[in-house]
Amino acid sequence: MTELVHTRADLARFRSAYPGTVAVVMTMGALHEGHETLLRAARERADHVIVTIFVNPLQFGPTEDFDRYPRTLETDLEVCRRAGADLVFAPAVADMYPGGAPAVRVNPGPLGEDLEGASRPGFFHGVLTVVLKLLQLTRPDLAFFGEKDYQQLTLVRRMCRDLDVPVEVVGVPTVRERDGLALSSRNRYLSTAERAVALSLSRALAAGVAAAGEGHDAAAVLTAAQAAFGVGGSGARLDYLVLTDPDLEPGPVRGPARLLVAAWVGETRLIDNAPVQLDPAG
Ligand SMILES: Nc1ncnc2c1ncn2[C@@H]1O[C@H](COP(=O)(O)OP(=O)(O)OP(=O)(O)O)[C@@H](O)[C@H]1O
Ligand SMILES: CC(C)(CO)[C@@H](O)C(=O)[O-]
Ligand code: BAL
Repeated sequence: MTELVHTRADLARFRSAYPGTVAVVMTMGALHEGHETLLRAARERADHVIVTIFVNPLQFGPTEDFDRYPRTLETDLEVCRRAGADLVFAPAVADMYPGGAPAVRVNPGPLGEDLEGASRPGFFHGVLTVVLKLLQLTRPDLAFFGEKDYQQLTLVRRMCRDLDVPVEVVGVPTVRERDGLALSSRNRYLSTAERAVALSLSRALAAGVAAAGEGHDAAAVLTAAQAAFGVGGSGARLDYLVLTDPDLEPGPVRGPARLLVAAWVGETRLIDNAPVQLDPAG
């Protein structure tokens, strides 16, 4: 049985009645198979699963898609039921931020200004602030996040470590369509033609991974990924395509690495990433 609550008081009532372990899966709704995979992974590890559905105004820039972000609570509940979630917490903005936009926010540090943070100023302040609030409200043993939002996952792990938040953060590999496109709620914005163009991102990652598998060094891996993206000619507008340390630390890259890409397809901004194994001696 999946219960739906909207207020923090009702959430607290259900939460305090749960014996055993609790996992949380935080989402902005418009649930797809990527979310469902997170829910099933949580179900396997914990006695109780809480899903949060909240389109967090704090993480949207003034020209971004907060107003038009898809809100599909009824079908989201079906996904949650199918995946065996115990509780869905879908608060209103006024319940999450009763005092209005918070003056005190989590500072994500230098990594929060890079990559996604460079294109979306304030984004990670907003994300980490709501993630910390939702962790306080749900008090989970485990929190599940998708690798699709790799920088977010990295920063959530770092916040929990740096601020001694007592939760195990679990990363879940990216779920893709058969042709490689990473599932994302924002894929709904794409026209048929744009969806074809959006394959530039996963194509670039696959080319980079293949180049690394052939023993090429970091520079050649990046060149292969850029060529496959079709820089300048794919119809997608590249924001960044970078090969970094798996913890997103600055410095030389060798051994295990991460290839990350962000691009605009029409009005829609998409991100993707993949693990890459480089020669440790390279
Ligand atoms: N394809 C996917 N595979 C695995 N996890 C995913 C996938 N898509 C989203 N998630 C994870 O689900 C959680 C909630 O994400 P969110 O609700 O923002 O969905 P989204 O598809 O990433 O949306 P958007 O398109 O707005 O970025 C995050 O931890 C996110 O990384
Ligand atoms: C973690 C999150 C639910 C915070 O609003 C959001 O950034 C998301 O859906 O990835
Ligand atoms: N999927 C991460 C949340 C965001 O893009 O706003």
